[in-house]
Amino acid sequence: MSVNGSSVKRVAILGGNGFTGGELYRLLKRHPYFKVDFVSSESKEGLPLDKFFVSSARQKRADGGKFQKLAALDGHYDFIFSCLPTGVLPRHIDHIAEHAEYVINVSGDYRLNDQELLRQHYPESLSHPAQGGSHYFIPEFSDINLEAKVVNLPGCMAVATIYTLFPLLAANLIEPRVISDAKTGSSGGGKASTEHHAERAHNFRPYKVHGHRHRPEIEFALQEHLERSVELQFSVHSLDLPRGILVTSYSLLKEHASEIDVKKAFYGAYAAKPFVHYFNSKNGSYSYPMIKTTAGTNYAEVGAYVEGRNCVSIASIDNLIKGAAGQAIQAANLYSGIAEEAGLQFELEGAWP
Ligand SMILES: NC(=O)C1=CN([C@@H]2O[C@H](COP(=O)(O)OP(=O)(O)OC[C@H]3O[C@@H](n4cnc5c(N)ncnc54)[C@H](OP(=O)(O)O)[C@@H]3O)[C@@H](O)[C@H]2O)C=CC1
Ligand SMILES: CC(=O)N[C@@H](CCC(=O)OP(=O)(O)O)C(=O)O
Repeated sequence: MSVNGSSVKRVAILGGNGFTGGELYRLLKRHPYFKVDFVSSESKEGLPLDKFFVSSARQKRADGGKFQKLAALDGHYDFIFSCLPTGVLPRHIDHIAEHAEYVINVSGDYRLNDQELLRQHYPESLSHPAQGGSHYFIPEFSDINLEAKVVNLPGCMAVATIYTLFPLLAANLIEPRVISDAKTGSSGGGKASTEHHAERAHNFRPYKVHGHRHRPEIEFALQEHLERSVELQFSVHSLDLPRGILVTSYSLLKEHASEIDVKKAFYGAYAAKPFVHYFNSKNGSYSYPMIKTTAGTNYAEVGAYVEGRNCVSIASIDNLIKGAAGQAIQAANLYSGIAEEAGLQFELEGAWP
């Protein structure tokens, strides 16, 4: 089957009833070259997809299929997007991998390769290794590895933090000791989150001051891509809003580094990246990344601000789109050899306020 000379790819979504799976379905419905032929849910089996999802419930004709159980996965798919809870994909990896050209995974399973860290954070990845191999893939910075069956996207707070630090480390502008703090909306915890509205509403609180599994992931990603070791201190906080992540990173410039060097590093890193917007002037109506202008889009906003040797770099993203479903589609686009932006530019960009 082909559209405009490009072959349409068959895709599946596992965990479609969840926040990231539902967002992926919403975005893939509009994708010109990907056709969703299977969506799994263990609790919604048999329900019509287009009546279940808010994003398609208003359309007059339900043209999607029905939820099926994961066990019903059969046939061959160019991409199987896994939006299963952490620890579930590994338990089914052999069954899933035999039906996929590539598994595009948004959970943390298989992201790390350090045995001790896997034991601590992702034990199921240890007990059920991905036979066809796995590859950590940041759409803006990683090379494609066609040999690895499982393509792992970064965690949502991890990728936002990486956007704040990658240019500085690539240009060797900062000392290795860095402090990053992440603020995230409630949808980051998934539909299964047990947090009560009364606990979260009108509140802003730390929820992991130390020990978040994204810290070793960020250090690993920067080491693997840049061969730069970072001593990262990482704390995360909960915001009273449903979508959005804002990460603020604090670093110390090396003696030789200047504000111009920082601006050049960020401009150079992101000028050709369609979904990372770098604020390099104060001409706009606002000069700092913020959640309101990225929530609902696949854009990351990034900024870097220098005072003396102190560098503050900031990134904001929508955790469900650029932090999960959107970056997963970017990866599939790149693996398909089609435009990275395919299916990801939304008609209502830039709504304000
Ligand atoms: N939320 C976010 O912002 C981000 C989340 N992630 C990661 O992506 C993954 C999914 O997150 P999210 O969508 O928020 O999670 P949700 O809890 O919202 O969704 C998980 C989905 O998996 C299904 N599921 C649950 N248990 C099983 C099981 N044992 N077997 C098969 N299916 C199961 C659930 O529905 P049903 O029971 O009907 O099958 C649900 O559809 C997680 O690993 C998360 O850490 C990554 C980036 C961002
Ligand atoms: C608010 C909230 O709970 N966020 C999740 C991060 C979501 C995510 O990115 O998890 P993965 O690492 O599995 O991809 C957390 O802090 O664990």
